[in-house]
Amino acid sequence: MAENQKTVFKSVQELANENQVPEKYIHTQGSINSSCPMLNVPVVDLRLLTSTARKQELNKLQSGLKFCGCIQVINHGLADSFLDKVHEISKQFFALPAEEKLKYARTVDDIYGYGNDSVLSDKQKLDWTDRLYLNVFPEAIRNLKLWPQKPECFREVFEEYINNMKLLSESLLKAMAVSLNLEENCFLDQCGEGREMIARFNFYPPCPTPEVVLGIKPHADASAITILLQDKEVEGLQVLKDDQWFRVPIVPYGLLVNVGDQVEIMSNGIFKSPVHRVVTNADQERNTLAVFIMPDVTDGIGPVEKLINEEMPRAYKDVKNYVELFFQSYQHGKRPIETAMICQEQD
Ligand SMILES: O=C(O)CCC(=O)C(=O)O
Ligand SMILES: [Fe+2]
Repeated sequence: MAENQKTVFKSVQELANENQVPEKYIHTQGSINSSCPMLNVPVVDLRLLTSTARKQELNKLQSGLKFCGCIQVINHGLADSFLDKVHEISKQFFALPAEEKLKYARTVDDIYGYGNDSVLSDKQKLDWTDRLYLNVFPEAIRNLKLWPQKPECFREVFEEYINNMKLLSESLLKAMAVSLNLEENCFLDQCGEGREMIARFNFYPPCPTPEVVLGIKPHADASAITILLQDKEVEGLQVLKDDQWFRVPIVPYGLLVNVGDQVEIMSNGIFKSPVHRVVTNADQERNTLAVFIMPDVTDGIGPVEKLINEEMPRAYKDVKNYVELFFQSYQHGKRPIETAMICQEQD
């Protein structure tokens, strides 16, 4: 039974090969603009955080996260040649025969494993993407049955990558707190010892009708923060700012860091969790790898006391299991963070 449940889906890759775009992938409200203006995403040099230019770099980080909810980081400690290997294992995995990939297929009612967009609501349009979604930290929650054994170096390269992401996410959460003159551990402590890290390999095949199909529909991440390794050559990510879509530039070997809803809440709204989407294109595939840092659900999170004052009253409630809230609001077509906003509730 479990085996049957695993093999029923049709991958986007198969649809692309057959030149088919089923109706549930088609957005009917207007054409999707893939040539909107470029967003000026600040580039933060992490090496400078340990130099005399620290203050200036922290200011850049802070203003970027206020201005557009994301920054690009460079000199993050991962060698270019290593990031090339990460891109390679992703490309090689999705290029395997379907039969091999299906060994790691998600079940119909689960998000983890290899598969297509999960259906959470009847009205939902589907994303033009195949994914490999893996639980990575704490180690105890890993389901190694879903970790590919092909290409052969997959696990070794991936493990090195996520170990680096763990360290990087800690330094980033600290730098974010310090940039707001807070004690450096205050975001990290709220995320808790049991915080989780989830990785998602996104594979976007070329799409025959990119003007009406999205790689990922508009959303904000439910994480504390997300670290994204973008495709080196193919653009696709867009961020909504002041009700307008902007393209996110590619910074070769840089990593894009974006605020998730839970850091928006912890920072009492100073840092904004950006709504973003992915557009498709007709001739090139695109590969990205997102790593989500998810706070421990047992303690819950809320705005840091030091950021609540007369000028900036508490804007969000404390929340416990934000991810559950996330899925509930999705069903109702609302932005999940609205459920945590205090002013919204009193309207
Ligand atoms: O692939 C991208 O550029 C963005 C992916 C994303 O937004 C996500 O995985 O949540
Ligand atoms: Fe996202």
